[in-house]
Amino acid sequence: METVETAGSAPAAVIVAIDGPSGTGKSSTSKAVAAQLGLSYLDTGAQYRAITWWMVHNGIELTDPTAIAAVAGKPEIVSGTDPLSPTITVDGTDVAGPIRTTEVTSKVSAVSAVPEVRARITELQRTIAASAEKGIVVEGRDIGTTVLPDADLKIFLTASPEARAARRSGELKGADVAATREALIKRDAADSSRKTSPLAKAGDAVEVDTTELTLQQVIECVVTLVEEKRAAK
Ligand SMILES: Nc1ncnc2c1ncn2[C@@H]1O[C@H](COP(=O)(O)OP(=O)(O)O)[C@@H](O)[C@H]1O
Ligand SMILES: Nc1ccn([C@@H]2O[C@H](COP(=O)(O)OP(=O)(O)O)[C@@H](O)[C@H]2O)c(=O)n1
Repeated sequence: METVETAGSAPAAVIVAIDGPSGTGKSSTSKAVAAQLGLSYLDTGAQYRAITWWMVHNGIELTDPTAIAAVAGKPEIVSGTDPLSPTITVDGTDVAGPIRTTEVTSKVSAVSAVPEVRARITELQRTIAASAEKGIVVEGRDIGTTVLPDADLKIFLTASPEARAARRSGELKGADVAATREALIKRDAADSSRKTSPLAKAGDAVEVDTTELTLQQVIECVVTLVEEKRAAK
């Protein structure tokens, strides 16, 4: 009887969900893991930031969820999923820089709490994940719980508020650590307490506390977990 040749065949697509609060290392870990394993990469926070940027740019009243909901379907958001050079555009404009301002950061939780915004962005995320041939690492707040509940691997990253604030203020050169810590805690509270798909650990997610780990250690840990899942597929 002939044996089926499997050696050298393409591995099945693998879907990895990485969630957690701000500054736990989601973006850096996800990009590195995806690059190392030849997978696509999606930063869902960038999508919520992009729709928030569009609302600010168009003078939408962000204290009014009805006003936000009414225009949630208008901007066209496109994410490039190469982990070595991820991109994000709104109606064709590159917004990679403008979405990182303190103004957008302070307003994104109000916009991302609106159910019409979440429905629109969630649909987009599922379409992108489904079209990733080799698989994808998707990072955010509700990927394991809501967006991709059937993901092959779910990781929930945590770290102490002190470590997260130190990391973030290191990025925003000259930013005050105490003020950064307060802003992070405020955003986490808003993201965790909203009614529609709040920031939460999925029951079947592997929790990794990164407080005492180097970024390289976290990457190695996640790569090992993905390889185990791939081998079992
Ligand atoms: N384990 C770690 N140890 C030290 N610094 C880290 C670690 N993980 C990430 N960082 C750094 O912390 C900052 C925030 O990381 P990032 O990946 O953007 O977090 P998140 O996407 O969860 O907000 C980046 O400057 C990153 O290089
Ligand atoms: N899956 C996601 C990802 C982000 N978000 C929202 O988008 C904001 C920005 O996410 P981000 O990942 O860019 O934030 P940082 O951790 O990089 O600071 C979060 O504070 C949430 O309000 C969300 O609601 N759901």
